[in-house]
Amino acid sequence: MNEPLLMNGQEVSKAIKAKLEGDVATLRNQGVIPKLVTVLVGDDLSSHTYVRMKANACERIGIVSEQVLLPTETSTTDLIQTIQRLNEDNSVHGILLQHPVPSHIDERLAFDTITLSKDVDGVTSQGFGSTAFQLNAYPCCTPAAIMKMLDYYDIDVEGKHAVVIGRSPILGKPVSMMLLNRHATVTVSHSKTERLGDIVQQADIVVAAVGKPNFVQGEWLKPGAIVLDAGYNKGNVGDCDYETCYQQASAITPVPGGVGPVTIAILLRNTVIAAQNLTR
Ligand SMILES: Nc1nc(=O)c2c([nH]1)NC[C@@H]1CN(c3ccc(C(=O)N[C@@H](CCC(=O)O)C(=O)O)cc3)C=[N+]21
Repeated sequence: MNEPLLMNGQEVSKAIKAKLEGDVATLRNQGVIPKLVTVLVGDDLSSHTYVRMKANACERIGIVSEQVLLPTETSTTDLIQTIQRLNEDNSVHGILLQHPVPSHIDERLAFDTITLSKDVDGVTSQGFGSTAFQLNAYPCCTPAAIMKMLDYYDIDVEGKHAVVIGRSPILGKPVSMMLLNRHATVTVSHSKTERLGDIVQQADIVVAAVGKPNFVQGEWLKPGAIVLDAGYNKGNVGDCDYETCYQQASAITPVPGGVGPVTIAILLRNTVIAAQNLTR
């Protein structure tokens, strides 16, 4: 097997961010400072790391970011009040509620409290529905990053069999809709799926979004499959067993340096567009 194409997330991320610099400058000249607020409930260490990375990325490009850190025992009502306050704050253009929230909180209700015009993370039911029907909404960041990666490397999914592993509200489900909209044949698999290896064997494109480190085995892959690893596990390992998948794939995203950096670039882009739209 030839060496696979390495899809370089840093490079794709840079290309997206380069286009944003002018937009941020224009907004600032108009007296508008784009602002993203991230809301994080609880003290999960890696969640804090991701939120900090998002804040740093904002800062580097001239987006103001604020972090709202709430204690683990925050109630759904309190979280909703926090989000409502951000909805009404005219200085805020984007709101991101970090997933997952502690299990006693109604995450769907909390997501759906975010006003559509500030849903730069595409997590609301309306945002999802709009994505599915190709209406105007901010796309969910990691799914959009996966599609961006495919576009950047000129990978056409039309007619291809895409197997998505995972069905989370911010990854598996929305990316399945996006692939379907590009005329892929989409199989969505999940923790209850039987004979997953047999299903993955039939995939031209594999999107791994399960949250299990090194889960997808190279031997499951059809030779020449395209592998997008959207996993983010402790220790910076993806959902794919990289060494063995690398042997089989024709194109693959590494972790780190793959889908992750592009996710953040999409978040920045969505926030800049939200600032433009809200101040028009
Ligand atoms: N509402 C919501 N929206 C999200 O978009 C969201 C979320 N919740 N919850 C958590 C996950 C995780 N996530 C990552 C984004 C970038 C990297 C990333 O850039 N990682 C670097 C490495 C990180 C490092 O160096 O530590 C890389 O892959 O190269 C990772 C993880 C967004 N998430």
